Amino acid sequence: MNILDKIVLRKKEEIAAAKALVSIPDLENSVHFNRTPYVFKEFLLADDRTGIIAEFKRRSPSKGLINGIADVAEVTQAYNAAGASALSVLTDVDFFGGKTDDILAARAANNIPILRKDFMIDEYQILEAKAWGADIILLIASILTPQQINDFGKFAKNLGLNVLLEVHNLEELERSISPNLDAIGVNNRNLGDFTVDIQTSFDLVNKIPDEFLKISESAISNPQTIKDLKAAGFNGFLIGENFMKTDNPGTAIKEFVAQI
Ligand SMILES: O=P(O)(O)OC[C@@H](O)[C@@H](O)c1c[nH]c2ccccc12
Repeated sequence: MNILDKIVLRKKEEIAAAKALVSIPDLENSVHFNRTPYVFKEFLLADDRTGIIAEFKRRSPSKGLINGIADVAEVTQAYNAAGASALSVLTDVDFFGGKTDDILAARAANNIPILRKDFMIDEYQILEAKAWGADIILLIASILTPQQINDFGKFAKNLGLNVLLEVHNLEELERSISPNLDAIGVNNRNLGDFTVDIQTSFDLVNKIPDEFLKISESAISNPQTIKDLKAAGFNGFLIGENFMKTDNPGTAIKEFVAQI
């Protein structure tokens, strides 16, 4: 079994446990549930923002522990101040060290869009995202059928959420396109074996229909890469480890942004 299969298997247990603890009406009655989410596109294309989607990630299956001490409110606020267009917050517990409260803490500290970064396989998780104050959900093509992508996309759009579809190759892209998406992200990391190659983004960018925002995800550590990706047609750049692995992710993003 590859790591992605393990994550999805464990995710099913995590969701069952969450459902037993918090009912759907409870989610619907939470403070953030009726707030109108920020529009991802407005922040991604804003002149005074960088297009960077800055991620808060404590650990990952590929790298192990990345940062065990960073504070989510402090770091996301610094990301925002440095000009991030959006924040990405990992909520997977077992493989990425996330906590439910991380989105709540990031929400309380920031007024820019927040992506709930997780392995979404159930509508319940989309309701959680809304209840916690997230604005964007991620749908990963490699773990979902085209029907699920269409249905989850529609469900999220009906809640006013923005939808980011993640693909890793042309076949996933072609089979997964749906009108219920706002943005398409090319993951430079293969989630099956963790190999990374930025070239994946350059190979796929022109295959993404222009009605979608185009995001390059993972393994970005060089400001020059942002310039190259922009020139190739990307609107957004998802960066986690490059900032999180430092003692001060807020300083790291500031220095990075000064060079793009
Ligand atoms: O830390 P990086 O290499 O900058 O990557 C960030 C982000 O793209 C990565 O965390 C990611 C992309 N897609 C995912 C899906 C699930 C979990 C994590 C991810």
